[in-house]
Amino acid sequence: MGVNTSKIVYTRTDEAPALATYSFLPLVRKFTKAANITIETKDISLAARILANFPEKLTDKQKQSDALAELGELAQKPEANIIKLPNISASIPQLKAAIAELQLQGFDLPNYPEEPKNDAEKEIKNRYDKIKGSAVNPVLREGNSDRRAPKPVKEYARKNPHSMGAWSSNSKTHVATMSNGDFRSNEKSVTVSEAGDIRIEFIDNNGNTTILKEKIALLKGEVIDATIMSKKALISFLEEQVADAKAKDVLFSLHMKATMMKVSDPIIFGHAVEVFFKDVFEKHATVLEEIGVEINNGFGDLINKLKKLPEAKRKEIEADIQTCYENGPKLAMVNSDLGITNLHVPSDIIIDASMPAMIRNSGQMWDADGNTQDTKAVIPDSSYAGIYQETIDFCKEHGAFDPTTMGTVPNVGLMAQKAEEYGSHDKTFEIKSDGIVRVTDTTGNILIEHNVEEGDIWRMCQTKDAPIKDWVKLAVNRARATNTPAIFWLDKDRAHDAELIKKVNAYLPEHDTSGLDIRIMSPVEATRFSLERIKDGKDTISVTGNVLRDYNTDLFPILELGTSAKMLSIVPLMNGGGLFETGAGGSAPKHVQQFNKEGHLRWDSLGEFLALAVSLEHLGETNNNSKALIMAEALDQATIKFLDNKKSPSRKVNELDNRGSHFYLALYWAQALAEQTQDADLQKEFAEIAKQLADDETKIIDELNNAQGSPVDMGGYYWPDINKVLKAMRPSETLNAIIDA
Ligand SMILES: NC(=O)C1=CN([C@@H]2O[C@H](COP(=O)(O)OP(=O)(O)OC[C@H]3O[C@@H](n4cnc5c(N)ncnc54)[C@H](OP(=O)(O)O)[C@@H]3O)[C@@H](O)[C@H]2O)C=CC1
Ligand SMILES: O=C(O)CCC(=O)C(=O)O
Ligand SMILES: [Mg+2]
Repeated sequence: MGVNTSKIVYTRTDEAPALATYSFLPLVRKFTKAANITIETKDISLAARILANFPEKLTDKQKQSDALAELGELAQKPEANIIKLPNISASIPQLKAAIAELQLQGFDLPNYPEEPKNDAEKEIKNRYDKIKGSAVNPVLREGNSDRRAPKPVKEYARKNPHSMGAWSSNSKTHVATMSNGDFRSNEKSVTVSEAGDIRIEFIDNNGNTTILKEKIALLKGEVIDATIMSKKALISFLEEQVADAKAKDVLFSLHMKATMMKVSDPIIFGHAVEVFFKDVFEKHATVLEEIGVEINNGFGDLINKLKKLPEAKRKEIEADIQTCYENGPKLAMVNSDLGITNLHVPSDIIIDASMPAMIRNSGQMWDADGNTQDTKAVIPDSSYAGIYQETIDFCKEHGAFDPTTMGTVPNVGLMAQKAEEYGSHDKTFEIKSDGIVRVTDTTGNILIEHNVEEGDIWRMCQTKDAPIKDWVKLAVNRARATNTPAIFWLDKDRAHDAELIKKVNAYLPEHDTSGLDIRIMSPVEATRFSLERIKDGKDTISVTGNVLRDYNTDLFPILELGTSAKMLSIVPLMNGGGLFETGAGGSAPKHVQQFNKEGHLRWDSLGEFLALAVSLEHLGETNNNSKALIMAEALDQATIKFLDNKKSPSRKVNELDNRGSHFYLALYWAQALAEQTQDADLQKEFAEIAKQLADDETKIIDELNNAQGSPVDMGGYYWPDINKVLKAMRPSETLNAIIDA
């Protein structure tokens, strides 16, 4: 196809990856310019997205274009070549902090109206709610997901194993999940045979109908599913678990995805906070209501708002909180030094990262004194919780995994076109009173119906047929390319999965699967099967829906490689373009704290290196740009050398950090280009650069390391001062002179 553009779009995001970009991008530009490639940046940071959505009162200079919308359009075009770094999926506390920071910097933005009082405030809240949570990924991910540990990365991990906490068969750690009344138990699903519109309505017990959502357009063959989380069942489950954690003397911890599942999971989180601190909420209900405590934002919201109270009242409530702590089970901590509990902020415990971190750490989390303890991991909905219990059971039986010998579990994940839970945000409702929720078509046919009670969470998902077809194809391609068994993690006893199984069975025969081992297993069976193989050094592709894509691509990398930052993460866009994500993890807020405090950035940009190489390769192939292909190949060689020579950032101050690691990548990349013989121009240009970089290695590393050791002021967290950040991230004059020449 004649796509004639030589452009890569590189995203600017938040926190640690955004800092790293300021150091890395000048190098990338220097190199890619030699292959006639331009790098365009698009700012999709939380702050930029806020500014883009509230232009009214901003000066022309302050205004931001809607980069996310622009990228969303690009992602649907064949020429798309986008490198996407992780960004903040903001919880409400993060959103509010970002707004406050921007206001302080002189941007005239409205406050987030937690409880809108009129139409104008409702409109503001709606606009902010579109920015909150996982708002970027579903827009850009116009393709399914292919995440894996590339061979050199896996080899490196085998030779240089990360620490793994030992497991004891006596560990009391376990997962607690609901056996009834949850999303899994109540799920109903249908595949529609023709395109058409549907609507969602609520009928209360007096027969009054409210339309929850007027018009949802479905395509032929689309799978819909709807389900409820019963408030009553949830609360009694949580009460039992609090009591049981106390009885078993284990830490109580909750693991959710309140950022990605931004409507349903904060509500569940809120119930957990309220159950844990039940006595406080019952005794002080009126006061807490008056000071506007929003429990879905976590216990931290209550703590902050207590400051509004007169001292005597505040002290009384604080004493009652203390009593709750004393009478209840011990609560797992996110940061015991700062007294931040697992129930403080919903974005602090993101299940995909928090559960594997616990499993890697002997199944333990931290208590208030900073000691590690066995833990009850509460994961209310049982749809996917079983995979963690299975992994825990496996570790209890066999001990911790051994990174020097274990196999790998790559993932092929269904996510295109807002598949499954990704697309549920505008179809999730907290039910106001008892009644019935119905999904009907235009002729009034009832497709799905649930009896509901006040406070239940009703949620509907859509999964289009074309992405499912594409996902099956991707799975077969990966199985073929690597000659590895591929398991579809689908549960025949779950309504939605049963529909998908029919489609998988229908589409598999469209491919040549001869000689391949492709199976369908329930998530729990698939976990066991994959773990048995991984222990024996064997690889198994997990082919999963969207949520398990998220969970598995942190779980397995964290066990295998120590972090999901080292994953190759490709999204072959359905219209032919490429979206190349960097790693499979997040924006590592801890890393920014360390950088602010002591000028050391431990972010590992390996994911960026891997993404850039595949992006260049894609560009080379689609644009017939042979220089880009040479660049890609040389970059891969540089990455291997980078790993062999152990130039990844250290975690400790005054040792090589992110910036120094970029220097080494540039050196090895230039050397690889100087050594190749396919392109004389590139060889000549980069031989010179390689020589300069090598000659000045000691001086540059000294300049970079000397910049560490003292606090760094970036003039902002969400919207830092570019000049300050550039100064902090490019402290070597010698390196800058070579790169900027
Ligand atoms: N694709 C995306 O856009 C994603 C965005 N997010 C967002 O990121 C934020 C933080 O999420 P969280 O779940 O804490 O996940 P993170 O991946 O940011 O953090 C978990 C831990 O993983 C380690 N880690 C992650 N990336 C790197 C890296 N490149 N180099 C070295 N270590 C790394 C760090 O461990 P250690 O402290 O031991 O060094 C870090 O503290 C949230 O706002 C979340 O919504 C999350 C996932 C994906
Ligand atoms: O979109 C998000 O909020 C997080 C995504 C994520 O964790 C992932 O894709 O692995
Ligand atoms: Mg994830």
